[in-house]
Amino acid sequence: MNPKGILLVISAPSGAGKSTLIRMLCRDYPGFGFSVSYTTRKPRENEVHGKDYFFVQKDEFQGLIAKNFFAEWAEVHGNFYGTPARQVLESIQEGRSLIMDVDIQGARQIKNNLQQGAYIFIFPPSLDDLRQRLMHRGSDTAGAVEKRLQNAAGEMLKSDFFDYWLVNDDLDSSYARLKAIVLAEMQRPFIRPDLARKIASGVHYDS
Ligand SMILES: Nc1ncnc2c1ncn2[C@@H]1O[C@H](COP(=O)(O)OP(=O)(O)OP(=O)(O)O)[C@@H](O)[C@H]1O
Ligand SMILES: Nc1nc2c(ncn2[C@@H]2O[C@H](COP(=O)(O)O)[C@@H](O)[C@H]2O)c(=O)[nH]1
Repeated sequence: MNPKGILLVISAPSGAGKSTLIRMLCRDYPGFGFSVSYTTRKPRENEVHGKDYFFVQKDEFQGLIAKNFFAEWAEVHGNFYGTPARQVLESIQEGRSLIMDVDIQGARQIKNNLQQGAYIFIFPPSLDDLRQRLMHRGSDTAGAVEKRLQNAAGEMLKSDFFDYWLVNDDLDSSYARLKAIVLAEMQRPFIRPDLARKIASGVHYDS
């Protein structure tokens, strides 16, 4: 087992910049896996099925819930999102690093179930910046942007269980701070083989 495998669970209000920062990490750490979620949201332009998400219909998603396919799942901004359990389990068992991009409900479920990992919450510098970023990105309808902004304050107020808070103001400086967190986490022999063995032998994941 590679003791340097780390599990990074990253959450943020929509538009705060987590996908941007995760893309930068994946570029600099090609050995890190990215947990590709399932969602019932419609694909955005440039999103690739199987790379950004697995895009599925609601009935398929519900069937997967019934089969205990997900390590966690949640309804976020009116759509369903879920993390397939298999990649998380395999990464832990094999000591490989994995990045998860989940909302705060998902982060809480993963933390409760796995009791390991580094939980990072990314803040925008302000709600005005968040609005501008979402509008400038241009990937969501005005209604969807409003819904995401309305949810942002509540998400930020529930972020106290995260290990790290990162304000994504200047991108380069934020990325340097994120990398410092990653480097620190890599010094921790945090993968717990006993837990991996328990999960591998059939301990149930509650979603
Ligand atoms: N530090 C920054 N300064 C200015 N703009 C930024 C910064 N970080 C990201 N952005 C821009 O903000 C927009 C939203 O970023 P991104 O898509 O990474 O957010 P997100 O948190 O992943 O959102 P979602 O949860 O909706 O996927 C993008 O257009 C991105 O280029
Ligand atoms: N609980 C989960 N949340 C997830 C998962 N994958 C993504 N997300 C979160 O959903 C929102 C919206 O994402 P978007 O791509 O539609 O902008 C964002 O907070 C993501 O972190 C998941 O598997 N589980």
